[in-house]
Amino acid sequence: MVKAVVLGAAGGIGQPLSLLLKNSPLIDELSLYDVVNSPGVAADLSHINTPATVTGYLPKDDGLAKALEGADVVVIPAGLPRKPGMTRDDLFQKNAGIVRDLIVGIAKTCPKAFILIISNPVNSTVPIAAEVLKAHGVFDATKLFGVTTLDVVRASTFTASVVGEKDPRKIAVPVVGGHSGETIVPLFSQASPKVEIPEDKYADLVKRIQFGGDEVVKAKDGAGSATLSMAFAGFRYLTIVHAVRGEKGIVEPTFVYLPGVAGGEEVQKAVGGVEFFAVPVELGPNGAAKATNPFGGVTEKEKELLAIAQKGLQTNINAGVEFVKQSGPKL
Ligand SMILES: NC(=O)C1=CN([C@@H]2O[C@H](COP(=O)(O)OP(=O)(O)OC[C@H]3O[C@@H](n4cnc5c(N)ncnc54)[C@H](O)[C@@H]3O)[C@@H](O)[C@H]2O)C=CC1
Ligand SMILES: O=C([O-])CC(=O)C(=O)O
Repeated sequence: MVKAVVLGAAGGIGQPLSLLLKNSPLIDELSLYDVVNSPGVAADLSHINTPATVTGYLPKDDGLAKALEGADVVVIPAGLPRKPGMTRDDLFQKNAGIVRDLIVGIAKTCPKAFILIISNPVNSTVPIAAEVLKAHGVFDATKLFGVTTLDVVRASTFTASVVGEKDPRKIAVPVVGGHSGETIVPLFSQASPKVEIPEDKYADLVKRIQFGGDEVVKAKDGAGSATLSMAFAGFRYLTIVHAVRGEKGIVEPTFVYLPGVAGGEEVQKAVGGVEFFAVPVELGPNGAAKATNPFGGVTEKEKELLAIAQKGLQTNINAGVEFVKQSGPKL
């Protein structure tokens, strides 16, 4: 039996992601929580004739604890999305507190669950989650993930269009670092199959992958950021459930706390000591089984991108850690 919980289930990402989960044979029980409309979304989805049961909860009557009771996997797309002109860091003020409070609920109710964080800024919300879990004495780095899969999905799509591959799914480009602007680093040198990016297209392609989110924010013109592609990517990352169910050989880039994952220390050394970093991670029934070191054959250009990413990431991580320190009794 696998119980999945979506926190922020009534939102732009939460609704289509919940739909995909309701349609998945991997999930037996689906629990939806939001500050608005989650019972409505649950009632709607419950009419779909797939086996997963669906229940919706609001904050009243201890709804968060009830939603989380017995959870195996908790995915969090709760919080504000960007509007044109905003950076992901501009969301920190609102989303840091939202993520902190939801993680407190997880720490108290289902501390052994896998936690997948989508809420931005991911570079800070994941360190916030780690600090809250540490404060409650239940932190397990092998079960906490920042979802960076949308960067991987975009890298595949945009690279395919540059190299003329009609089916983007055939191109896998590892994307490492963080999840905002220059902290996002595509490693074309490690692509599978091998790809040749023409010299005159390289810089634009990197930029498009790094700032793909802005493309959507601009096109939506005030109506939010990526939701459907994020729901697709979030569901893809929920292949973690395949690993939970015992399937072997699953490796996906994801943002993890390196010192707590096997192989992480070697990666940490390679990235200038930064503690949180997205690298391809081997997933197993207990979560992150091994962080792989993808830097063996990187090019000089990729080294430059990695150096820039490390700096930005460290600042974002520090902001998250500091926020929790200042939170005091709210924990
Ligand atoms: N990691 C990634 O690659 C991506 C992350 N995002 C981020 O995902 C987040 C959600 O985006 P959207 O779904 O478009 O926003 P949205 O505004 O459509 O939905 C957010 C939902 O969160 C709910 N919410 C707010 N406070 C809550 C709380 N305390 N507890 C539970 N639910 C709460 C809202 O009621 C709303 O239903 C944003 O922070 C956005 O920046 C978006 C795209 C990609
Ligand atoms: O751009 C945003 O704000 C949403 C996001 O993280 C993405 O689309 O990658």
